[in-house]
Amino acid sequence: MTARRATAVEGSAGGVDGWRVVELGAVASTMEAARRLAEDGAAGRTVVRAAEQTGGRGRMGRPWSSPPGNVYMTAILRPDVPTARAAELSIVAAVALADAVAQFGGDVALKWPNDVLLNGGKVAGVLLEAIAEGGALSAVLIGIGVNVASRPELPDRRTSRVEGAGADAVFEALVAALEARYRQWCRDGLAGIRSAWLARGPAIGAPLTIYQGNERLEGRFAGMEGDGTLALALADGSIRRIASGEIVE
Ligand SMILES: O=C(O)CCCC[C@@H]1SC[C@@H]2NC(=O)N[C@@H]21
Repeated sequence: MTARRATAVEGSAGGVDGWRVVELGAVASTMEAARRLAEDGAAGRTVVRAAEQTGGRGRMGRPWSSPPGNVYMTAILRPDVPTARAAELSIVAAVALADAVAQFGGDVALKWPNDVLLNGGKVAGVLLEAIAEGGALSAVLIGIGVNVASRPELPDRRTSRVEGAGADAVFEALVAALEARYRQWCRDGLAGIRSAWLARGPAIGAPLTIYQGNERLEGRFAGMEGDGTLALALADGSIRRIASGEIVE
């Protein structure tokens, strides 16, 4: 894909039925590009892909390094569910991402809620945003970045990249996996996807340190609730349920 500033090329995603792909060159962030499309009425299963981002965003307000050669995409989905269930799509996206990355080899694991680790280093991340209208869920934006051609050197965490494949192949595998897991979720809810997450997640009892805002919590992994929240067993024997937070490596 060549970089084309502000020019959209439309097509289908590697033969995945029902998906519309909007390919962009250099953009600030596919999140904003997708939000504009969603607010203009783009259908669910529209995916915005960029060759590079000049203002890529990660979770917790972090920047997401976005040079050419990696995957940067935001999928627009329009599930017919209450707004409170939108966060489940974070787990759906993580499992789909793990399915896709695993096709290219290596040891794939998940770190709650939606970091994908390849051979112990973070290879991909998910940023989820919801758009509500009149109190009802209108769209969910699932932003995904995957390191393919390069990976950032970070002071506080190990990183990795998918090797032996180009960004196009990874993108196509990702859209196909997202379609499969999204269908499963629409049909069955989170149950089967939660099991798939747990199969790649930490062992029950593994020590975890989590920041919830400025609060540092230490405990042991006690599983995932039916809605995707993390269960952390604290030293006093109580279980703390965590809907959002950041696990420290
Ligand atoms: O911090 C994380 O782990 C989430 C990273 C999400 C990065 C992707 S790249 C495509 C989309 N556009 C962005 O600006 N962010 C997401």
